[in-house]
Amino acid sequence: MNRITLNYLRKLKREQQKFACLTAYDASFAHIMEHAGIEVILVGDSLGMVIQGHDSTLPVTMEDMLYHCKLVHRGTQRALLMVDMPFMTYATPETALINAARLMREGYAQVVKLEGGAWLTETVKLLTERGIPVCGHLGLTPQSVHQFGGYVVQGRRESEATQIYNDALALQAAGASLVLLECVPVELTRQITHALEIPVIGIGAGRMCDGQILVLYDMLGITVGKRPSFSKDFLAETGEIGSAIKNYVSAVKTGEFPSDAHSFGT
Ligand SMILES: Nc1nc(=O)c2c([nH]1)NC[C@@H]1CN(c3ccc(C(=O)N[C@@H](CCC(=O)O)C(=O)O)cc3)CN21
Ligand SMILES: CC(C)C(=O)C(=O)O
Ligand SMILES: [Mg+2]
Repeated sequence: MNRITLNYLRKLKREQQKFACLTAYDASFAHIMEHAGIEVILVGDSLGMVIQGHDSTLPVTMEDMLYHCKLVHRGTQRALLMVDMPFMTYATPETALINAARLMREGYAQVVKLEGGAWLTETVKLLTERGIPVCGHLGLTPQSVHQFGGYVVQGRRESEATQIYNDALALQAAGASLVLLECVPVELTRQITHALEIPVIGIGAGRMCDGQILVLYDMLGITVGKRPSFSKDFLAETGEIGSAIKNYVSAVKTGEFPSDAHSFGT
């Protein structure tokens, strides 16, 4: 096993070096991005939208995730593989354990990502104790889109920000290996990244986190409909996919991306 490890990401955080992540759903793109220097590949349930054409991530199944995990695993050797647990497959700690184990054993994932805060602590503790590393996803958690009433920034109100901050601490205390923040104000990201020992990955969360992630199709400018404002088309400048991903990696490492234009203030 010569893949990137969670220990390596923690070392990067301690040394204040940024790391770059992208979503992938198939072997070819996964192979290209690994060679362009991407450290973490997420098989995201965003595949329900960008691959399957649904208008949310809710219809995605365990079988879908297992299939795409296998493809991405086959296309890579070095990147750390993270996978989203689909909607309702971690509703209770016991179902989470069974489904997470399948994603590890059949899908070859190294880390599973779950959307939720303090309510997930029992599940995070159970999975971690059984040897399954967990990333907790906070802020705009797309599986709750119907509760939010749309894909809108979270944590702008003081009470919401405090909740997200406390959730992040609770996830770390429960044993989470990573936290991912989506669509939250930059100041909240700064506070959480500073407070946590584990690496924090952001999307639409500003430049103050330890790693950045984007949906591959957004950074290649092939989003159907409106591209999220925090995303950037890196293909436009070069016209070559490998170079576009290399430019993204280097923009993340230098701190050039995301700029204020690709972040949310309070
Ligand atoms: N193509 C794609 N990109 C993504 O980043 C993505 C997916 N699909 N599918 C799953 C979720 C849904 N996500 C989304 C989708 C849209 C916005 C969006 O348009 N947000 C507004 C913010 C509006 C506000 O100010 O509150 C934006 O302007 O970016 C955000 C996250 C993130 N994930
Ligand atoms: C946007 C990222 C963080 C994600 O969860 C996905 O691609 O499903
Ligand atoms: Mg997801």
